[in-house]
Amino acid sequence: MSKKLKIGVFGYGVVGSGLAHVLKNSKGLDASIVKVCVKDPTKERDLPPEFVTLNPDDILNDPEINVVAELIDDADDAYRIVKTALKNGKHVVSANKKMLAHHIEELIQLQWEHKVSFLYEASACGSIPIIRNLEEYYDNDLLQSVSGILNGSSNYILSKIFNENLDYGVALKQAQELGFAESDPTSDVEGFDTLYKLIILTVHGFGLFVHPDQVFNIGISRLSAQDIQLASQKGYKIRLLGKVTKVNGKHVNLLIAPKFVKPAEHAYTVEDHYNGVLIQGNFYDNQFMYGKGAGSHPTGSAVLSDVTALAYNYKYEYKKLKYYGGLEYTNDMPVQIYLRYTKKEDLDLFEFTDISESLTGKDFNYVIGHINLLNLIKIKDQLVDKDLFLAYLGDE
Ligand SMILES: NC(=O)C1=CN([C@@H]2O[C@H](COP(=O)(O)OP(=O)(O)OC[C@H]3O[C@@H](n4cnc5c(N)ncnc54)[C@H](OP(=O)(O)O)[C@@H]3O)[C@@H](O)[C@H]2O)C=CC1
Ligand SMILES: N[C@@H](CC=O)C(=O)O
Repeated sequence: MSKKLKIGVFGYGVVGSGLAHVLKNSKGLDASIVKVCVKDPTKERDLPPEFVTLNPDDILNDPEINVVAELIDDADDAYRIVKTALKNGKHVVSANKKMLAHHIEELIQLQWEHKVSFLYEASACGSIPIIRNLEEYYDNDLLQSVSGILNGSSNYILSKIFNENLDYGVALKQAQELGFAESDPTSDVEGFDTLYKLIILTVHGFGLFVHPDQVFNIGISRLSAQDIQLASQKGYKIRLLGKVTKVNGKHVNLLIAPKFVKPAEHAYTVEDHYNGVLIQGNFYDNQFMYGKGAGSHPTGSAVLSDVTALAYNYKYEYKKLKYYGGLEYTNDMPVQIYLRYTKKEDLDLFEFTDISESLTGKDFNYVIGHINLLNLIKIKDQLVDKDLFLAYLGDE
């Protein structure tokens, strides 16, 4: 161990307290939490009062603190905290995928300028070490796609609906109570959380910064009993997936949507709040990483892994950015979708290039066919309030 780490923690909720607990059980590491900054002065905490502050400067301006663990649930505040910490020469670990997805390019630059380390393994897939693996092992251009279940809450909800016939609202409430969901769970169920994580994985896997607005994402909140019944009749489960794919060696595409998943697919086996990431590449084919994707201790352990890495002066090298760049973003991709709709005028928004199956019934209408993602991106904002459900089909 080369360094004594004095940690200032921002946030003492699910993840912040998880870090404190796993750190207590990591005897070999010369690291201690010396200050915790929170927001609400009235909350009771299992911390000595002298450790707690409401003033960010007590951490950001303390020369004794050399590591900032940013573990708060507010992306704008997190951005300001991380920026200041890096500028003040402190190493930073963060779990904040929303903040990263919007500011990662600038923050990478800042860490280089200030010669500090900025690590964020906990921001993608909880306890699964996917970022470190993309950095260290998938460090050449054989990688073709990274896909899978990246959000624990939505997977928990879908598992409970499919396996236990639980009501959507009840399952969502449980995911919140168990500490899996974001403070605003819209991010989980509408696919934004998956989108943010996929953007981070795209930086490390393909060396490309993608803005969230460029990507089509749709979630599971409008799943109906009819969708579940149809999927089950066909032998599928429905899972919320994110996928980044290299296209024709020149482009990269991101898609976040529910998928009809076949029993032979890796995602079919992933239940509850677990995540599963499928890595596909030339010559090595398929590799699958699986583990707890949310929750206090799984996420706290990912943060601890970053803290431990700091003790060894570890930094992400961003090899894909430096040596394998040049890829561009595209949405020009055909995709096969299932669309359940209520009004014909809603169906008319979708420019299907072919239709292989359709039903127009008294209270159940659907179409299965191909569409270009460019069309979905164009109509994305119009879909928000519509009574429809969309899932994609095809290879994993
Ligand atoms: N929950 C999970 O499983 C995972 C969460 N994450 C990410 O980790 C981060 C934290 O999530 P989580 O622990 O679940 O959230 P919680 O809501 O459980 O906790 C948030 C904490 O942040 C504090 N906080 C909010 N704003 C500020 C601020 N401006 N200054 C200081 N403290 C502040 C809150 O203070 P107070 O206690 O006073 O209210 C609270 O302690 C989020 O970015 C989330 O996306 C990542 C992976 C998994
Ligand atoms: N809300 C997130 C928490 C972890 O990133 C999830 O459910 O996956």
